[in-house]
Amino acid sequence: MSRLVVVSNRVADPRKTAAGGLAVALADVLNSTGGMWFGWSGKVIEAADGGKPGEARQHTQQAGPVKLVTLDLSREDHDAFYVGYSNGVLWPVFHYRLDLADFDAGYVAGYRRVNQLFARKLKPLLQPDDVVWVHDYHLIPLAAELRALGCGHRIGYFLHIPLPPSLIMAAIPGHDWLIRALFAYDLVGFQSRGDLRHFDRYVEAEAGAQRLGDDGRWRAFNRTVQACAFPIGIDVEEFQALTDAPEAREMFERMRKEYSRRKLLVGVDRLDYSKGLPQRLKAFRELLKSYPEHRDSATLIQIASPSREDVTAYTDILHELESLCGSINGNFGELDWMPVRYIHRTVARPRLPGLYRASRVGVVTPLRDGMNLVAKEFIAAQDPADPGVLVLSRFAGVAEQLPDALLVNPYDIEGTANAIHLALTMPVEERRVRHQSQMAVIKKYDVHWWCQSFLDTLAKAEAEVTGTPWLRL
Ligand SMILES: O=P(O)(O)OC[C@H]1O[C@H](O[C@H]2O[C@H](CO)[C@@H](O)[C@H](O)[C@H]2O)[C@H](O)[C@@H](O)[C@@H]1O
Ligand SMILES: O=c1ccn([C@@H]2O[C@H](COP(=O)(O)OP(=O)(O)O)[C@@H](O)[C@H]2O)c(=O)[nH]1
Repeated sequence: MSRLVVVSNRVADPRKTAAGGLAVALADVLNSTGGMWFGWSGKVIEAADGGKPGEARQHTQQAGPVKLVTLDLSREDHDAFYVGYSNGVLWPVFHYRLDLADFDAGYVAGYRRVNQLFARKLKPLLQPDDVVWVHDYHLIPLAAELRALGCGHRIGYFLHIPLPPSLIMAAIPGHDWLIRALFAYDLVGFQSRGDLRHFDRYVEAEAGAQRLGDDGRWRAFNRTVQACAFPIGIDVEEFQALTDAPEAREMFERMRKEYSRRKLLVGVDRLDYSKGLPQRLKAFRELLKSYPEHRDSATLIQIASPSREDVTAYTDILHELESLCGSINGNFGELDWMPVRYIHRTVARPRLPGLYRASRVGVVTPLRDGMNLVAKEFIAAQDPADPGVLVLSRFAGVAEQLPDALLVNPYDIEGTANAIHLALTMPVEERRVRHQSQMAVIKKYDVHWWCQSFLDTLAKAEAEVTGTPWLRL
């Protein structure tokens, strides 16, 4: 059997828990298959300590069945590649936020440089029949760089974030090279059918690609690539076991006791402008205004785990949130009731199931999201006899799979408040029916299905002998 080599910017020890959907999902996959996980160590070397652009310190360690190989990046590379191009250009544009993009010309050079560095460091570690699976927006050109070094392996790519329509993509200076780079892969996977449609339209209209049959294959730039949707899932069994574990049970009991007179709403997100947190708080404020019966009762626990604090847009949103929470508590709070409990820390994953289960409503209302695993975890943690209700943004990838959630437009503050009211007052019979159908979907399309279906499709994809000049971007 071929060895699986996973490449992603963020690498986590699969024996430990991590915040962020990608790290959680890949740790689950690699723990069961074994193999190698290659990426950034999370460490930055300052110039004064010898950090030089295009160079890296490499570390190798064995973590159970998984070999972890990580690189420390120089400050200059980190700032241009991670902060600059990945999170200052690709993240906002791919989440439809052109207003937040910073198209500094220096960033793209750093992005290319780090992708070349990854390719140079990875190539000598590859065995002939390895299957390489590259993840996410940080590493779009990695296959092209590997091919340029003569790498003929099967290489697949999965984009964890949304792919926007062509006209939004077109705002990125030189956007066409990004899509051309995707043609160096044998298989490209997206989270949703909507993202796949955007890819299809882009390659047809902007790259003159030719569709080959109805299995997602496209021909352009002298290469064939197959593009399909593979919605990522969670490990439902593992999550349910976490829900039954003492830590989650203890959390559940504590929350139930503490909030016995009240109804809990829960939100769990990285503190990211794509997650729609200010809009969510405004919807909660609107709920308290329009439906006074929920005053002194409904309590929103919002966990906002710190993320990308070196990007300005993330510090701006932090201040906005703090001020909204303060004003809601100031205006509506009572001596014995605070409407919002805002926690700006990462909560260890084993503690989340108990919190989800004690909550009557899960509020997952991103303005855009590739998938959103929290929505699936919330469903998996519920008691089927007395389940909570999911209020879900129609703009999260997961909405395609969960039409029985209460779907909302997060920009519509009143509409979202009405949906939360509906969730808080929904009779148990209806809650059970909705929960049952959502549970069936997340069980069927779990993380094992995601991994297996991607890797099976990759194994069958047409792999071409490469190394030709088109690979030079
Ligand atoms: O690594 P960070 O910069 O700290 O950010 C954390 C991760 O966020 C993003 O997650 C995405 O992947 C999830 C799993 O597929 C998906 O459910 C979610 O909708 C996406 O936002 C990002 O794509 C990862 O690269 C980051 O590691
Ligand atoms: O304080 C936190 C916040 C989030 N998470 C986990 O991080 C993941 C977030 O994934 P999601 O797909 O919802 O969004 P992302 O952060 O990847 O954009 C989920 O597994 C959460 O349980 C966590 O363990 N602790």
